[in-house]
Amino acid sequence: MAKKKIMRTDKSFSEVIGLKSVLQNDILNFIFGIILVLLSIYVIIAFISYFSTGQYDQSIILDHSPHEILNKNGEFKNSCGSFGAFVSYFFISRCFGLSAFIIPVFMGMAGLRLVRAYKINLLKWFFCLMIAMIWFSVASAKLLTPIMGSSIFNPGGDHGLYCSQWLENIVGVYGLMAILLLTAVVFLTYLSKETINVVRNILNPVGTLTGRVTFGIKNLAEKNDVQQEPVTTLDDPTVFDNPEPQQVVFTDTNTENTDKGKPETNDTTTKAESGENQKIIINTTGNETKADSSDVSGWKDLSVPIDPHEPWTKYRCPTLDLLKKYENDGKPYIDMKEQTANKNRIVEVLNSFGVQIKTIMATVGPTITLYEITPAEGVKISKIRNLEDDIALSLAALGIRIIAPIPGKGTIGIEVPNKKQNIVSMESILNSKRFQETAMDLPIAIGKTITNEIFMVDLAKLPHLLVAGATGQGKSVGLNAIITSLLYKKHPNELKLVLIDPKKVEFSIYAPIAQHFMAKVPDDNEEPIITDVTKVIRTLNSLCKLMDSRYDMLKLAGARNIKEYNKKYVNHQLKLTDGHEYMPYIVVVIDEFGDLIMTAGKEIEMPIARIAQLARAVGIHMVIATQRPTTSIITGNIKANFPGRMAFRVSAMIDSRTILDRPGANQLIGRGDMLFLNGNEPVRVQCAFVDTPEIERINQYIASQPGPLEPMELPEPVEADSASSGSGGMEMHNLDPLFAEAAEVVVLSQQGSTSMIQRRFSIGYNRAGRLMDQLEKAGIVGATQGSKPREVLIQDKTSLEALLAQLK
Ligand SMILES: Nc1ncnc2c1ncn2[C@@H]1O[C@H](COP(=O)(O)OP(=O)(O)OP(=O)(O)O)[C@@H](O)[C@H]1O
Repeated sequence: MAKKKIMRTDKSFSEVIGLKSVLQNDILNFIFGIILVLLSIYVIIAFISYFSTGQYDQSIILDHSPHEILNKNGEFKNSCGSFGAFVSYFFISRCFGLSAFIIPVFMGMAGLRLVRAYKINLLKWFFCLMIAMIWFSVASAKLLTPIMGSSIFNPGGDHGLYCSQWLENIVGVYGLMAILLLTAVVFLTYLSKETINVVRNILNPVGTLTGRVTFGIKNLAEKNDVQQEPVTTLDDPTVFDNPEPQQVVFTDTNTENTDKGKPETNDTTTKAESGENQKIIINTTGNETKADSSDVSGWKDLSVPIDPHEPWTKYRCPTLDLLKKYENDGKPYIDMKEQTANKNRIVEVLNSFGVQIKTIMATVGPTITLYEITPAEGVKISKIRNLEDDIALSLAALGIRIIAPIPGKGTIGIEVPNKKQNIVSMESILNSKRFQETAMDLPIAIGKTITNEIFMVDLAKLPHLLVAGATGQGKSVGLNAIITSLLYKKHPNELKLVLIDPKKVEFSIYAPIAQHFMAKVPDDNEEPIITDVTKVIRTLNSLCKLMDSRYDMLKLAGARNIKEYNKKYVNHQLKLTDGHEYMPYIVVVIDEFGDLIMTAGKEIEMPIARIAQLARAVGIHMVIATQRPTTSIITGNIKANFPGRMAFRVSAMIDSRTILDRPGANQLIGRGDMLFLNGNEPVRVQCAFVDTPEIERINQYIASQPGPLEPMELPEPVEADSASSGSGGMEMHNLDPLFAEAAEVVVLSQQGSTSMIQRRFSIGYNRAGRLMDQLEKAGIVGATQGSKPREVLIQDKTSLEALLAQLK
């Protein structure tokens, strides 16, 4: 109810009078916009024409009243006829003089805004241009009259003339000049704070000239006396194209003023141009002081979208030099002898089965070569498909896979492993245009296809991924590749990881980035990586709760998904007092969920399935891995909710069927060779290799960057038995210190709303939610009712005091 009330009182004046619905009509706006643009051009032409024709037309205008002025006999000389002559006469001569040109300019802008050709803040422009017009009118009446005295109109129009004379009579000519100067400075300062500097420099010209220092650019590639530091910035992808490190050293006087009060960013890719007014930007990556989260709260400029990276704008994504480069990286090694031998063998084997070939073409990938065969006329593909096993057997090589036919082509593919297998380095994948320029929300660069193309998918679209394969075939490396690609693209405010590792060894390497990139349930245990089964259950339940509360926030914001929600948030369309916060994507990675299902069964399976079913819209995505691809682990429920599948080598065809619903994974060669399925046909991909030292370096780099001081706190999960336990199960020492006060506020106001608690105590949404849960446990408020406030079960303060005493 409270939320509804807030929304109702929010109606703007234009909504109340119904103007908003008219303004929202796109077609009307478009037509009206075009009319305005044309009208503004017409008026400008009329104004210009007035300079030469005004003298003649003015005498006719003065002889007639406005309704008589119809240019029946072509008396008016203005290019825009009698109407143009009259409008020009009125606005230029009678009103604002030369500054009247601002009127059609504004009309044109309004028209372009309505047509939606430009995004213009019309109200702001209206006030600025109006002030400018009045000022220029007065100033030109005073300053230009001596020059344009002979003209038929005063350069400031009647308005300017009247105002300047009136002011001059009161304050004299110097007073008038002072007023004009003062208003100009105030107005320009309002438009740009740079004005202050300009005025300071004008007032102290000597200091300005002596204080200016030169700047220079130092190309570290030429002179290696400074440590090279290529920087991958979040929003400047050009670094990938030009990894040559450049340190730019800028120096100037105006160091103390940063742009619009925002913290200065370290951007080593900024180009140095002229020496005028360039700010100092020094790359101090790695040793910056940690900012304080309270920095954000002061920012109120609604015309500038909120920077989602605030307050950690100095955070830089890991650099490419942290990754290892390999010999022959990205260039497949082609052994012609091997290729010819393979070709001859294939032709021979196929001929022996009575299959004639028209052409054969080889595509050499990093670990596998694809032979694409066009059968001779009359050979049925089904015949080859039936011979699949025999052909594979005759070619007698591990990892042969026959694709008959290659989807979308009338050809047959035979995949044969190369003798020498190249490693696909993570560096070669991340240092690619595909990855660098991707617009994906959660890009995961997995590896290279057989045709040496970078294989990338958007986890946000998948939306969940199941990884399976026998032990030692590259699963853990695959999970690391997924996490690494996300870390190379995402800012800590945009992504949080929940790492679950029952094996206890795989993810411990990520502990250093807990503060920046992890989310955890509140508890005494500081360990950010979850290894214990009970904590896994708690975390998954907590994620379910977070999912529900995110849905509530989306509903309140009128957004359909996290992307829309965050867009609204950065554009100031959400009320912060309603508890809105920028929502990071949450990626849950579970290595070996088979162990978990075996120990906790449904308690694990149910929340996983629930999150998988519903969490896509609220930005929670799961990557779950198992080395036991059996139907008891990968249940129908799990399978149905994990459309993305990554299959590494398995030992039996049945396992391949469990993962991919078809054979294939049993024919892989291991060491990162995999089949990726998302839709119809699986794609064979060589997974990118990222080694432990590389991950350590990346994590150290991230840990040294400015960023959050704590892991993100997930909401306190609802325990299965909490509903029935009532207040009897409450432990007072575990309660939030604000519990008693919050209880009192809720009872006195008879409002069980989380956002009210949040506002009242100026606390975050998570803490307020936790308080509300404790109030529910204590029997003070009822259960959650979607986005409605909860029912308050205690009616007055006396009953509350009795209850609190009982709890103690
Ligand atoms: N993409 C890859 N490129 C090259 N070699 C790889 C790749 N992936 C894995 N390997 C090799 O295979 C070994 C085992 O890989 P990994 O540890 O990822 O297997 P796993 O399936 O996770 O095994 P387990 O289930 O026992 O943890 C690695 O140490 C590495 O030598």
